Amino acid sequence: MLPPSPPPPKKSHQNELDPGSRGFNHPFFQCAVLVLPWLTPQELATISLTCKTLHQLSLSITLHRSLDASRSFENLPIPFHNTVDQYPYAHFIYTLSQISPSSSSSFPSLKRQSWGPKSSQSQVPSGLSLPDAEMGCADDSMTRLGASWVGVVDASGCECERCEKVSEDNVIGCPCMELEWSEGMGIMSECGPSCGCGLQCGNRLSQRGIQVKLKIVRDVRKGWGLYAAQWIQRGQFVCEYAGELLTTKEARRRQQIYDELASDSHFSSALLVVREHLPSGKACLRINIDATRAGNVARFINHSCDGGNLSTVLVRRSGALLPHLCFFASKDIKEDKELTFSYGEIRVRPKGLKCFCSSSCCFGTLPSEHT
Ligand SMILES: C[S@@+](CC[C@H](N)C(=O)[O-])C[C@H]1O[C@@H](n2cnc3c(N)ncnc32)[C@H](O)[C@@H]1O
Repeated sequence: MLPPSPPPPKKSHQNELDPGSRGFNHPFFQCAVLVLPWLTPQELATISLTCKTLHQLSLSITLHRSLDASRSFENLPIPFHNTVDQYPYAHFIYTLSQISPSSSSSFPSLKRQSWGPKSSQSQVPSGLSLPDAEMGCADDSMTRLGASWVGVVDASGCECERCEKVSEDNVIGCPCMELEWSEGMGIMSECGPSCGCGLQCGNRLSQRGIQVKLKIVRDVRKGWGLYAAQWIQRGQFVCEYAGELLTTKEARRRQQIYDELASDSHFSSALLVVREHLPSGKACLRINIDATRAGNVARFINHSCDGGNLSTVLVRRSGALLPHLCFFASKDIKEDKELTFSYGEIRVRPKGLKCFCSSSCCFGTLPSEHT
């Protein structure tokens, strides 16, 4: 987890780099302004001990980071609020959408991303190539996700040429637009790369980024959590679950590491496994999204045993091979309410992590399964 914000430098560490002796315009500090936003919190804390100016620069970066988890990638800033301990923000690579396995292993920005006042906004690719998907899973390992499905607010059809066509049953409308739900999860179709319409098309609800005000609040027992910073209407799109798309082999390998780390520290992982049963009923599409290292604000959504207030929906985009996992409000949500969903119902580890969802039907432990 994160170290606290950098402590003030000790007097004995003040040296010729202090502004008093050389001035803030010294080329060293001009370089520092460019380099510091790339540092991890630990590195920033170490650097800030060296002199007063670097300490001040580090403080300004810490403040900047705590004001917007999305590094200005989203339409609205998503600030961190912490009144329970010393962590001003959580450090991770921000991505707006899924990152395919090929780009996650080769793209250097998955190791570092500039985040601070001088942050450049072009570091993370989203979904550059097709991710691996595995077929086939046992019925008893089915992951149920989300609360009961509700109709989507704001979906207004599509204006692209293809979508003006009259369909087989004589209905004029967008052939891409479809909505159903099964096994506790919504399945929705949107316009996509193969449609002639642009991003403003009414049938691309989940592709225009986060449109509601959110904040990330620290809880003494659950760690960070995602909260509504405004009233959110039932059915409104909240956010996608963005992260690295993994092969099942890699997901299993990482899950083992995460389980070990969680057992003896306050480490939080954000590896989500979604299974969509195909119409045949015999096979299912398994999607592993890991937002632990790289993700978006959805990585802060905590579990609630009562299903919470978010529905999970697999959104298929016309012409795109893999679906995107998105969250929609399953009920009206008041400002300052925590956003939660159910991580599932299977608990293979009775002595797993304690659940603090405080719902009346709380099971006492967080859901877990063999991935
Ligand atoms: C996807 S992360 C959610 C964000 C996380 N709280 C953090 O600080 O980064 C999942 C982790 O959050 C914690 N968590 C989520 N829901 C919880 C709950 N109801 N009770 C206790 N811990 C919870 C667990 O540590 C879990 O492994």
